[in-house]
This record gives sequence, C-alpha cells and structure tokens, in this order.
Amino acid sequence: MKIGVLKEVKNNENRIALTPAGVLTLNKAGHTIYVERDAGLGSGFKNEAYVDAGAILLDEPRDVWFSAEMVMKVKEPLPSEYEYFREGLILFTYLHLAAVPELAEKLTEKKVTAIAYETVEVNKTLPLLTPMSEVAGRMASQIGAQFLEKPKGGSGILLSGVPGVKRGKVTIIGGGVVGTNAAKIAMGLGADVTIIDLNPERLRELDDIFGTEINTLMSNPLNISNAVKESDLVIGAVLIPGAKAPKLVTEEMITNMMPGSVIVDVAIDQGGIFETVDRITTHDDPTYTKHGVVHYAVANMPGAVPRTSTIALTNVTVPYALQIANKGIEQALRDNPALVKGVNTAKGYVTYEAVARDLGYEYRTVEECLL
Ligand SMILES: NC(=O)C1=CN([C@@H]2O[C@H](COP(=O)(O)OP(=O)(O)OC[C@H]3O[C@@H](n4cnc5c(N)ncnc54)[C@H](O)[C@@H]3O)[C@@H](O)[C@H]2O)C=CC1
Ligand SMILES: CC(=O)C(=O)O
Repeated sequence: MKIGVLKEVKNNENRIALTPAGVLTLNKAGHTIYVERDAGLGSGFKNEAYVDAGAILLDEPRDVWFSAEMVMKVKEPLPSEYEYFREGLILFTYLHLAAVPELAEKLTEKKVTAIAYETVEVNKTLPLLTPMSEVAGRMASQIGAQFLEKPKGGSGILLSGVPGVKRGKVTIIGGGVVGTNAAKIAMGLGADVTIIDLNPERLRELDDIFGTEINTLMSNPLNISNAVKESDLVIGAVLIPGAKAPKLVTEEMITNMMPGSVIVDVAIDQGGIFETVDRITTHDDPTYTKHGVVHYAVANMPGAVPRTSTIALTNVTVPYALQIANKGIEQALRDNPALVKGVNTAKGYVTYEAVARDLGYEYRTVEECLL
C-alpha cells in the first residue's frame, strides 16, 4: 500500500504520525511510504533518518495526500487540508468528530474512510488514545501548577504548601487514563487530590491504587459544585467515547472559585466539560481569564512534548497501520473488531453511533458500508 505522512499544520503540533522505525517496519513489509520533507524535525527526527528507513521525501503536502492510498496523521485535518479529501482515501488519525461538525460534513461528502485513533477499542479500552491521555494527564497537573503562579495570572498558591501553610487542592473530574495520570503528578507535587467519577467500580479501583492518599467522590452536581468551589486547580478528564463531553461544571460553579484558580479542560477535544470554556486555546496563547479563573483549553497538549509523544503514539498505531496496509482495509476490518470501532465515516455515512447521534446524521454500521 502507498502510505502518506504529513507535516502537521495545527498550532504548535510537533508530533508526526510515523517515526523512522515505523517507516522501516512498513517498508520491510513491502509498502511505499511518502513523508513530507521536514515533517519529523519537530520530534527530533531528521529527513535523512526517514530516507535511511526507506521513505520517499516529498516537498509538497498536496503530493503526499494525492500519492497515498492511506494518509496517517496525528491531529484532525484542518480546513486548509479538506481539498485533498477524495473517495476511497483511508485517513488514519485523531478525529474527535463530535467537536468538529464541519470535518464530519467534508469526510462524508467526499466519502473518505476515516478511522479515528480515539475510538479503536479493545475490551472497553482505547489503546490508541491511552498513551496520549497518559501524556496529557501528566501535563495537566504540571501546567495547572505553573498557571497558579502569580506572574502567570494565578492566585499565587504553591500546590505542596510549606511547613505551616496548607497544601493546594486539586479536583480531577473523570478518573480514567487522563485522571489517573493527573492524580499521580498532582500527588507528587504534594497537592490534596480529589477524583470524581461516575463509575463506582472505577472509584474502587482508584481507591485500591492510591489508598487514603486521595479522596474519591461520586460524580453528581452537588459533589462537583462543592469540590470545584474549594479547589485551586480543577482538571476536566471525562470521556464518553465518540460523544460530545457533558458540561458538568456550570458557569455558576466557576464564579464560586477563588480568583486566580485554574481550570485545565483536557476533554476540550470532545467539546470540554466546563460551561465557561467557549473556545479552544493554543500552545501559543494557552489561557484566558473569565470570572477571575484562568482557563486552559489546548486540544493538542501532547504536541508540546513531541519527542515523548510521537514515540508513545507510534508504538501503538504502527501495528494497526501494518494490518491495514498488509490486508487492505476490508480484510483488516473483518479480522480485527477493534479496528471496526475506529471507523467513523465510510461511503458517505457516519459509522460511529455516538458521533451520528451528536451531529444529527443517519447512522450506518461499518458492516453495512464496507463489509
Ligand atoms: N487535550 C488534549 O490534548 C488531550 C485530550 N484527551 C482527552 O481527554 C479525555 C479523557 O480521556 P481518557 O482519560 O483517556 O478517557 P477514559 O475513558 O480513560 O476516562 C474517562 C473517565 O470519565 C468518566 N466519566 C464519564 N462520565 C462521567 C461523568 N459524568 N462524571 C465523571 N466522570 C465521568 C469515565 O467513567 C472514565 O473513568 C478525552 O476526551 C480524551 O480525548 C486525551 C489526550 C490529549
Ligand atoms: C488525543 C489527542 O487528540 C491528542 O493527543 O492530541
């Protein structure tokens, strides 16, 4: 199969969809890989390393898009890239379609087979989301601590406190991969940490992992309201796969926070859980302040630590790319139900139920469209 790898165009997105090691793996299996020149530089991979691994470098993104049967990216295509969509193209990348209706419209209009990393599913886990959730979760506490500093607009609270001064409070809403990793770092920084989740089994698991070092709470409006009010830092880490994130933290709750407190809405890629987060921010301009509270809502947090993130991401994506390239999309789907869950659009239809429901499309199964 002919596979294309683009230089990412999103603000400060320095990851790339294949490392030279990934190119070599695919190349040894007989596939042709086109890589846009300089696409790996942000992650510390030189053009020569791609050539040595067997890639063909192309200067123009247009040539990569049109040479490839399958395009691998990291982030969802931006409007400047929609012109490259065409019938039969396989697109393998993060998509988060529930939050980008215009992208769903273009993908269906052009009949692209779009496979979203974030909905590939194995035994109720999301293996192609997990490593980036680990990165973003760890970053969330680190970033929150940074924006609590006075020169960054924060209240001037040191999360660990010092002898004689109480610790800062961190509330994490959503106790999955992002939430657990955020908790690890927040605890390491010495904060008083509370995790809120809707799933009692998950709360039990968190209690087993962290013991009495953290507080766990059932997710309901009263618990969220009380915890948010008392917190210096609140991290949004909820996910209902494929669906738009529920707005669990209301504007009123935000107005009750202490001025200079910080919210980090990691779930912004699915629309976010804070009512007052009305826009996605960028690494160039990551925060704005509303009701005295610092809002951080960057949708590609791992893009800021691209060396770690690119390697972690491609560790998990390459085996799936290899299956698609070796067998062709239809046979790969027949052989691997995990990949079927990844297909979000095909043959002009939305093929992931939560996306179809949230965006108002008729839902068709992958089996109806492709198999
Ligand atoms: N902004 C960024 O750069 C990044 C964002 N993310 C996003 O972070 C979000 C979380 O991802 P993961 O932790 O991997 O998901 P996950 O599936 O591991 O965890 C989600 C958790 O939310 C809980 N939950 C669902 N409804 C809830 C509710 N009403 N109240 C409280 N908890 C609830 C679930 O029980 C689950 O434990 C996703 O939207 C993901 O795409 C992930 C990586 C990077
Ligand atoms: C999960 C995701 O969208 C990201 O890592 O940017």
